[in-house]
Amino acid sequence: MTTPELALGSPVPAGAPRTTAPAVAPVHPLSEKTLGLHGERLTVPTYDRAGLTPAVVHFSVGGFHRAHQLTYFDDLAQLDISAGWGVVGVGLRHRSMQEALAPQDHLYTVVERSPDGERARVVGVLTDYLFAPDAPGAVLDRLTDPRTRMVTMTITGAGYHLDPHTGAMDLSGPDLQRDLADPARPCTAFGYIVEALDRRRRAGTPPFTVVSCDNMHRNGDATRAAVVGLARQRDEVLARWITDRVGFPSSMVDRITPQTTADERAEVARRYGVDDRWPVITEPFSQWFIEDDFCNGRPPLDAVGVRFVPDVAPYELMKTRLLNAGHSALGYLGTLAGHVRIDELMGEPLFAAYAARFMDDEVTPLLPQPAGVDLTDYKAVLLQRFANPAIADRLERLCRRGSTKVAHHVLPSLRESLDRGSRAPLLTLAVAGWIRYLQLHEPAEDELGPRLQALARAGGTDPRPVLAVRPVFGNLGEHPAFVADLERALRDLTADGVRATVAAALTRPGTVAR
Ligand SMILES: NC(=O)c1ccc[n+]([C@@H]2O[C@H](COP(=O)([O-])OP(=O)(O)OC[C@H]3O[C@@H](n4cnc5c(N)ncnc54)[C@H](O)[C@@H]3O)[C@@H](O)[C@H]2O)c1
Ligand SMILES: O=P(O)(O)OC[C@@H](O)[C@@H](O)[C@H](O)[C@H](O)CO
Repeated sequence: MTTPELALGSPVPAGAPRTTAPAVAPVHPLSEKTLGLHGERLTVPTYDRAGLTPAVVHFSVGGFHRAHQLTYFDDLAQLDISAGWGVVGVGLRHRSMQEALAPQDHLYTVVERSPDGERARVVGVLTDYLFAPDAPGAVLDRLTDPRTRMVTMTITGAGYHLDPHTGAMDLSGPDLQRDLADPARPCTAFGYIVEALDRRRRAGTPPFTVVSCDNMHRNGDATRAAVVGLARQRDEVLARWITDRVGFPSSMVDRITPQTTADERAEVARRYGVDDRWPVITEPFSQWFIEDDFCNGRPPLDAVGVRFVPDVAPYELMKTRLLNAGHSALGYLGTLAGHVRIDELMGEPLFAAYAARFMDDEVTPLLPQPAGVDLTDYKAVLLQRFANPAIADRLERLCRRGSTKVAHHVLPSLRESLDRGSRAPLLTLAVAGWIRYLQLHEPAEDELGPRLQALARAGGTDPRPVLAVRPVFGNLGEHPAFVADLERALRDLTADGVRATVAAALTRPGTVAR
């Protein structure tokens, strides 16, 4: 079977690691029954899967959730210090993950790849998967079960419908309106959470903790704003109960996880003898920082490397402003340069220098110091992670949902620089790169994309029409020095091409006040 996402995947590009080992024969399908057969080549769960308590419900099981949160819960189950934290996945939009995982008893393979080699494991902590549109009642039953103590989500930054400038949620969209009109058949994660919390409140069941694992500034506060905002439309008493009783810890999550391609799936079968319908390829690096604000018990994730901290903001700012903003900048400029993968791009000294200077000169001076982290080391490792050829991360993944990611990760640094009276030529160039990209390429998974593209094309080398889109840019268009710098960068990109423009921007002195 081929999932739609796998079918869309492109062939493994040149430079990605190839199987050197001879083909493994025979190749066995992955399932509870065949686990014993896979133990020789892969690490497999040795704990009693049937004994896991379904204590966590996760909304939107994509590649990242499977590479990140589920591997931590799997490590926990493996440690045998707590069998209390099994995970049930819920899909909201596509049936494909259910179709892939159900026939293999919700087992799947994670392959960690670095330039030095790779290792693979089968993850067993996902005990069930529900596709919500088929079974809204079953999802609500699971959420209202007193054993459910924690809800996590990776619904993408765009799934929160937040104005990046005011933090307010836009409740006017059709899905949230349907959640309000028919609360027993919700469409969104927030609709499910609000309805389940209401049922728990009425039944006298304690609430669960809600942990966002999306890349957003203060994602716990954003989630609280969304849940309480939606609840308030229904019932002020419910909204108050949620405010008083529910924990919404913010988290910082990090593990670069590309989308699996069909060729990678075949390679996993060849190399490990496991026929997995949807394996995950990721990097060895992984981090998870969570604020210590749990309202219904805290999983002992600190035993497997998770850091519980009083305030996640310094870690999250470090990660989103360096890594995610860097990804966006490199995604657009690298695509304009004709590259397909970020490791290829980082192999060009010009772009490696751009990435380093972007971080050192313009972003780092704005960051708070996260306790226990050496920012110099962090950035050095980050540049190596970007350059990892073994995960073959494609620039098109970094370019999607631009209006959410540029607004959340790039523009805040730019605005802070301008507020300090500084110019930021490399951040400005990232924005110019996005506008030029919109003129030449189709925006993906971006509600505002078509409108921005039309304005970018109409404006040509004048960025003012695009800057007028206030939900993305706020009042940046009213900053004359920034507009002039952006116009020059856009003109240079158009006339001279991306390499000459990057080279010229690198000669301008860093001007951020420290
Ligand atoms: N991939 C990574 O490297 C990575 C790392 C850190 C954090 N994240 C976070 O995880 C999110 C998901 O990444 P992924 O790599 O798993 O992507 P993915 O494409 O593999 O999966 C995304 C999942 O979210 C669902 N989804 C998309 N839009 C939605 C919406 N508006 N509401 C509800 N569900 C929605 C999709 O149906 C899919 O199940 C990212 O947007 C990011 O916030 C990803
Ligand atoms: O997943 P997105 O679309 O929000 O962003 C793309 C990448 O920047 C992101 O997935 C990173 O790989 C990730 O945040 C690394 O931890």
